[in-house]
Amino acid sequence: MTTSSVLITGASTGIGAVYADRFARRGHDLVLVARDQAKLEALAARLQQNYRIHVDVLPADLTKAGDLAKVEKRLQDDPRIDTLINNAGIAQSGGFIQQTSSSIDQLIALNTTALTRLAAAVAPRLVQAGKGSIVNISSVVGLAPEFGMSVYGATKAFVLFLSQGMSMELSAKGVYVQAVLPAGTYTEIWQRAGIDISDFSQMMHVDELVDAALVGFDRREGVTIPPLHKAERWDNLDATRQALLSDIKQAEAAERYKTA
Ligand SMILES: NC(=O)C1=CN([C@@H]2O[C@H](COP(=O)(O)OP(=O)(O)OC[C@H]3O[C@@H](n4cnc5c(N)ncnc54)[C@H](OP(=O)(O)O)[C@@H]3O)[C@@H](O)[C@H]2O)C=CC1
Ligand SMILES: N[C@@H](C=O)C(=O)O
Repeated sequence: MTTSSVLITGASTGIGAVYADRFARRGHDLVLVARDQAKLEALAARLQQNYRIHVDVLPADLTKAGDLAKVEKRLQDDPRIDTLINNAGIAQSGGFIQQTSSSIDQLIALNTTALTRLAAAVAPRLVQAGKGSIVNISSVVGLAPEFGMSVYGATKAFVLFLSQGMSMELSAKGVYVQAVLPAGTYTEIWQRAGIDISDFSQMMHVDELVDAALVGFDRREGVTIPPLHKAERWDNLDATRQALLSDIKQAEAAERYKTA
């Protein structure tokens, strides 16, 4: 019987590296994807030593077409991969008018295009098998234009919407889709984005974040928000969203928009 394998993007550090440890601890073989091959190799060596699993390192810059295609092909062709952790991502520094063509391209290429392409690469094979899991890492920022990270937050809102849509389309076919929405978590993302967190309020430690996200994963929760302490807030928001849809009467403009 082949050991099930988990492909994790952004596995060289932060949230992805903790996911790698946790799935290794659960006995899964791993395919680790990121740009930093040395870090991936070191993590692979540690995990193989500590746990009786096999780890493949697949170096890739997911903003580059050839590398993205390489990872897509692995997801399409490797029957052992039954879980995709779509984690790789970057944050933004500065406001909307400080963004450049390059920063916008990088944010969208990694946080939305690559994530979507990889999900689309693996989903048909998982549907064929009637089982499998796709975890997309969104963010609370995707719910919060107030945070002033409009492009980054938009990429994370995209991930949430995509995950909900994928779940509606795929769950009946045996494929579990989870959106995970962390809030501020201690990783390198902040320093990489040039964001000074020295006056930020306390954030979550990365192990706690991933362990909480895995509780949601094990419960097959569709949207997992580890820092949200009142779960009913999300339930109410989603119910209100659905109620809004039921009030859409597309054939006629609402009274408030009618000219005299
Ligand atoms: N930390 C936080 O506060 C929060 C994080 N998130 C999300 O969690 C996810 C993980 O972020 P986090 O662990 O915090 O960040 P880190 O910066 O610690 O890790 C990001 C990972 O993504 C990889 N990565 C970056 N650019 C590329 C690229 N072009 N191609 C392939 N891999 C790349 C990095 O590896 P390498 O450099 O080796 O390529 C690294 O492994 C992201 O999607 C982020 O948006 C969501 C909410 C809060
Ligand atoms: N990555 C963080 C912001 O930069 C977040 O999503 O909270």
